Amino acid sequence: MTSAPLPTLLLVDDEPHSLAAMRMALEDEFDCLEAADAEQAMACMQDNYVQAIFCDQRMPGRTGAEFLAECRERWPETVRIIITGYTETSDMISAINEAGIYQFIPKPWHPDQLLMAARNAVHLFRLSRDHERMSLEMRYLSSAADSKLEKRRKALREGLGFDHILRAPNSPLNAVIGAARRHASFDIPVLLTGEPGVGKAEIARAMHYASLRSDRPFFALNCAGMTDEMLEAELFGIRRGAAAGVQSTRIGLFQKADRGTLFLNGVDSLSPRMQIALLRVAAEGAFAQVGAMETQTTRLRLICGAHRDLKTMVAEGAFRSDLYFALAVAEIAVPPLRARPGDVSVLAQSLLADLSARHGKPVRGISDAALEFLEGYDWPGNLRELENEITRMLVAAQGPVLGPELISRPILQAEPGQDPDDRRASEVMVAEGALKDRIELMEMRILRETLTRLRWNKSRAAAELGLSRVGLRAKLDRYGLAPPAPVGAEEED
Ligand SMILES: Nc1ncnc2c1ncn2[C@@H]1O[C@H](COP(=O)(O)OP(=O)(O)OP(=O)(O)O)[C@@H](O)[C@H]1O
Repeated sequence: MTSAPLPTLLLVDDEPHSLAAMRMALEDEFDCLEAADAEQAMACMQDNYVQAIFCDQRMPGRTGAEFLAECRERWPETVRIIITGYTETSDMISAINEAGIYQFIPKPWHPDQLLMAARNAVHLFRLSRDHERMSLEMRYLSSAADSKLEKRRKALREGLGFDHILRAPNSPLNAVIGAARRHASFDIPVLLTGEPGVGKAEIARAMHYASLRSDRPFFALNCAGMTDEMLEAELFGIRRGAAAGVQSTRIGLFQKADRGTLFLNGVDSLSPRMQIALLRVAAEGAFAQVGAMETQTTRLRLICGAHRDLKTMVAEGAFRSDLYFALAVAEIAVPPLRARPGDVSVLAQSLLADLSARHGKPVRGISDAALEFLEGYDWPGNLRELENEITRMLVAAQGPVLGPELISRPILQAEPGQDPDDRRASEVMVAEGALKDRIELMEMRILRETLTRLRWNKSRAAAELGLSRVGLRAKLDRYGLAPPAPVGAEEED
């Protein structure tokens, strides 16, 4: 078994019997090196890892204090102890000052006194080494933590910033993003309007990360469908016991987002009571927790979202005009997906890549024919509906490329390039025009949807539609319907 090495001491004295006495007192617990003068002692220091020095003051050549002063320069962590029979105060004071002496031991010393001094000195040596190591580690750790934090912030800024909002190069969204960028760094409330799922939350988040508040938190809440009680608890926070089942006080988003940004979506669905509460926050930054008497303040930035036109609601008396003006210092309208069909392909392919990775189902992409159908649809549910459709297609896909046969029926039945208001079968029913024209439009859509879904297998399509193959071909010719190129694997004729 190997035991830990003993701590090393250097004993310096010109009198051999003093050196022997010191060694006797210390050698059980310490590894003792000896030197008869400052020169020998210096050589010893150079060759060994010494933790404490016991040095006589009066020696031929350099004095103990002079030697220890040099040691202080070169090996500052080594603990220095001086032993002297001379009690001149001026000597001692200059020794302590110049050599940074840890302890002064007068002659004659007692062996226990020397042992105690040696133990303390080694303990001090270890403490100061640990301290040095820890402060180095702390310095390293804090700079590593700082750089980690900075990297994370940068990733957030880049990952959640405006560049993350996908769109085609000439998308109408470019102007919207431009306006949002310009307003981002002005600490003013902004109102984002647009249908559900158009990307308002995405834009609000990008505005936060492009603002001076980017180091502070961003929170988002959709008020639509929440009762006043739920909203109050969520936004103001709630005191313990203020409502049944509230076991502990919870802070709300107004407090959590202090000095950060809160995106409050669906403000058009706020009740009159909640409108008053929000006005107080928007105007004074003041609110009170549910169940609390005292008012709290917050310095959050409000970005609000609305599906309906708030100005119309103000005119109808359904929304407070003072709140509208408090929230809409700047107003940015986000267009629906049907107004930017060029974005559909970019979004669909990016969604597919994400979904394919998330669900572990590798696919290469979406065929041009499928993209044409997707671009032609009006997407009333905007990005959420697009994501659902791509998910469905991915789940059903059997090959590496997602073709139009995977698209769901309402989308296949829509007429690409047609007035969006007239795309859906139900809209054909209520549209105006001659009965024959409307029936033919329906017929054409049903034919195209069936053939696309059956990958242009005309035998199967004719069978499903109760037509002869000749009858089907005649109808295809009449409507000018043809398979997209390249044709599907199952196409015949
Ligand atoms: N341009 C875009 N690029 C990438 N993803 C987008 C884009 N726009 C929206 N999304 C995604 O679409 C989904 C819906 O967007 P978001 O929640 O921002 O819409 P919203 O307008 O705030 O909807 P709602 O008003 O219904 O809450 C989110 O998953 C969002 O990440």
